[in-house]
Amino acid sequence: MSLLVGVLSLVLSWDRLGQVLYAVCAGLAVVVAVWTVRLLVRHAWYTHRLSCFSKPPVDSWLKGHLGKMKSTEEGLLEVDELVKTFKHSCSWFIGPFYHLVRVFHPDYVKPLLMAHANITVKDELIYDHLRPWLGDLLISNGEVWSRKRRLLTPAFHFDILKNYVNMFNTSTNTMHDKWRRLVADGTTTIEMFDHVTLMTLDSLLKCAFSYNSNCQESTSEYVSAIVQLSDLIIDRRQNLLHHWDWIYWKTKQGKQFKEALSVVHRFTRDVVQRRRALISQQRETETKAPRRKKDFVDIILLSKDEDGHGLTDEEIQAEANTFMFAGHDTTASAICWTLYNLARHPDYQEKCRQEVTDLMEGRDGQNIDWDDLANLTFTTMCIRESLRLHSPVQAVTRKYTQDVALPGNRTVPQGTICLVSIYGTHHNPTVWTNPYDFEPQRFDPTNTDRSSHAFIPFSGPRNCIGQKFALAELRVVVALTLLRFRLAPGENPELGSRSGGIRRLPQLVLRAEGGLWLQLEPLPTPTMDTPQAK
Ligand code: HEM
Repeated sequence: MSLLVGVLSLVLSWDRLGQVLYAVCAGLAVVVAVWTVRLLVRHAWYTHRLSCFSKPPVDSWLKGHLGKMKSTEEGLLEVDELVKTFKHSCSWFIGPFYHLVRVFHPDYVKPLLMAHANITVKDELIYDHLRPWLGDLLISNGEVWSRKRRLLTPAFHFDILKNYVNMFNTSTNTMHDKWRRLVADGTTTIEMFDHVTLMTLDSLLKCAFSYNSNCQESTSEYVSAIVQLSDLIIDRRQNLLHHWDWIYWKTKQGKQFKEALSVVHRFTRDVVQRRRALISQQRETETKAPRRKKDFVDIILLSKDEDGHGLTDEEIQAEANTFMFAGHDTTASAICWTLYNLARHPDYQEKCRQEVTDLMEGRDGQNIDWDDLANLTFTTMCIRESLRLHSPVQAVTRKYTQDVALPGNRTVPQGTICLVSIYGTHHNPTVWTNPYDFEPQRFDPTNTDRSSHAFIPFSGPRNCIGQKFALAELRVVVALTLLRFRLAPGENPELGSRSGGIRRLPQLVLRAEGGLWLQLEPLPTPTMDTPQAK
């Protein structure tokens, strides 16, 4: 800057330089004034259009509800209060910048989640930081999304999912072997998230890429990179300055993110390229390759749209990255909270255990098969109730390119960010009796009088493509765990009774502050000493 001024002063006289600086400052002042007026007019416009929604009191007219957004136990308790007070929806603003409608009642959730894909936009406030890592599936809109979704859907067909059940058994067995070793060495209280996250990554890698990472037993560069990326994304969200790319990429965290990203991208690129080469080699030589069960990469490599076009290698890599991201933490969270809820309710735990024991009676070994899943009725009810009470994903956001009508003559103006609160809907006392209690009977299959959008852990119709996969894995892991271990609530050994009980931690997925600790008591295995999947 000083160099520039020096050069200019050689060329211009001091008088002239003064005039130029004055003109620059005046120009800047006009730009700032126009920007501020535009912002205030926009703020007034949104305030007027959103006046049909109740607005909770704000700390100041400028900051709006900024101070109320907390990713802590207290933040969740405030949502409970909001839901009790406003019952279905309310409006929020964060400074004059963001205007939100928050909804937490099925009648309000439904029109938003059912709106046509052509008018629905995934709000970039939440998803933009994921873009360098993930493909467009989680983020894309309209026709682009519909085409990709059609091409990816076959990877989650029942016939394919059946093959994955064996991988779930194998990965769970590895985790349980580790638990047994820990208990034999005198550790009885275990932090669940660390163990279960590695297990879900292990099984996803087997299902998606037929890749045995052995990540539960030894360090895997790829798995460590995924865990690091997830942590860095949470970190970035919490630091407002890091929201701007040009700042973030210069920070230590930004550089770590890029390094981890290159590990992940190199891995998926290699898998996809090698697999495509293998498939075309088999076609050319018409080799009858030994029959290998198809995995996710095979299926999307072979998938074609109506015009006979498939996905490019880059698109497949991006989708594979999305599956790894969207599938591991969410499922791990669901498994951990289900085990936690069963640990806190020994009667339900025993009922589930009895169901699994009955199922396995007379069998040689302890493998849960695909056909068994439909017979785990009560266990599935407990899993669903846990997904309600401790939903892994707290909320999804959307924007619309047209106004959307809601009940009570309310309208969501186009461009407004809609925060569909899964947590709020699942804890709404006008929808659920005793919403804070764990009551699996709510999900008795004969109970059909619930609104279609009261239970939305996987969001609405533009929903989670992996939900059947997740529910199958949940049932296998929960069933095998109850067969082999008795669970009780535990305490972080470093804090003991000072831990003061569980405090929920809503990050990308719902976790627990300081970890989720459970006591494990191994149960005798009547049929086999070291169970292995078939
Ligand atoms: C209990 C476990 C899971 C929960 C609670 C969950 C929840 C969700 C939710 C709420 C969404 C909607 C996000 C949005 O609309 O903004 C979503 C989308 C998605 N999920 Fe899951 N998920 C789980 C497991 C999985 C698994 C195992 C996979 C893959 C193997 C997966 C892959 C995806 C993908 C690819 C999307 C984007 C779908 C699209 O936009 O078309 N999820 N998930």
